Amino acid sequence: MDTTPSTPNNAPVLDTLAEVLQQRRHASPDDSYVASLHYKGLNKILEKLGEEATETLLAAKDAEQGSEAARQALVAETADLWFHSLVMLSHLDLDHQDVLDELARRFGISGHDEKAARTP
Ligand SMILES: N=c1c2ncn([C@@H]3O[C@H](COP(=O)(O)OP(=O)(O)OP(=O)(O)O)[C@@H](O)[C@H]3O)c2ncn1[C@@H]1O[C@H](COP(=O)(O)O)[C@@H](O)[C@H]1O
Repeated sequence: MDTTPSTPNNAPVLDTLAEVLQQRRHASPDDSYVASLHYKGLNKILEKLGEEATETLLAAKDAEQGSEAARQALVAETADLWFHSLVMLSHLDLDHQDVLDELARRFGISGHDEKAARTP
């Protein structure tokens, strides 16, 4: 049985989330966590992003021990990290597609070769 949550017209999750973030940006901060982050501003968003990054690192170390609960906790913390990254991008009028386009541009280029080719 497929337990993957569905999205409207089966759109990719990130596409749907980007639309939600855009809609919720202008909601009431009292009703919307997304709007509350935008209202508090970039420094607050970056503070949360840093928190989530740290929580993800800690969860990854726990997951190294291999328990299913720790692995699920890592997935949840990574979702928090991705979510807050997308809110940060949205606050600066960028979105996930900008990042996906950059990752696509890197196909076929070794990370070692890309770094070696950088001009100082
Ligand atoms: N994907 C998310 C999402 N992921 C995480 N969060 C919130 O991010 C906050 C994280 O704060 P905390 O660090 O205190 O929570 P935590 O890290 O789990 O707890 P600690 O480990 O720090 O104690 C929590 O309130 C989470 O609910 C999210 N809030 C919203 N979304 C999406 O955005 C949509 C709009 O949300 P609203 O703007 O609130 O309507 C939602 O329907 C979701 O689709």
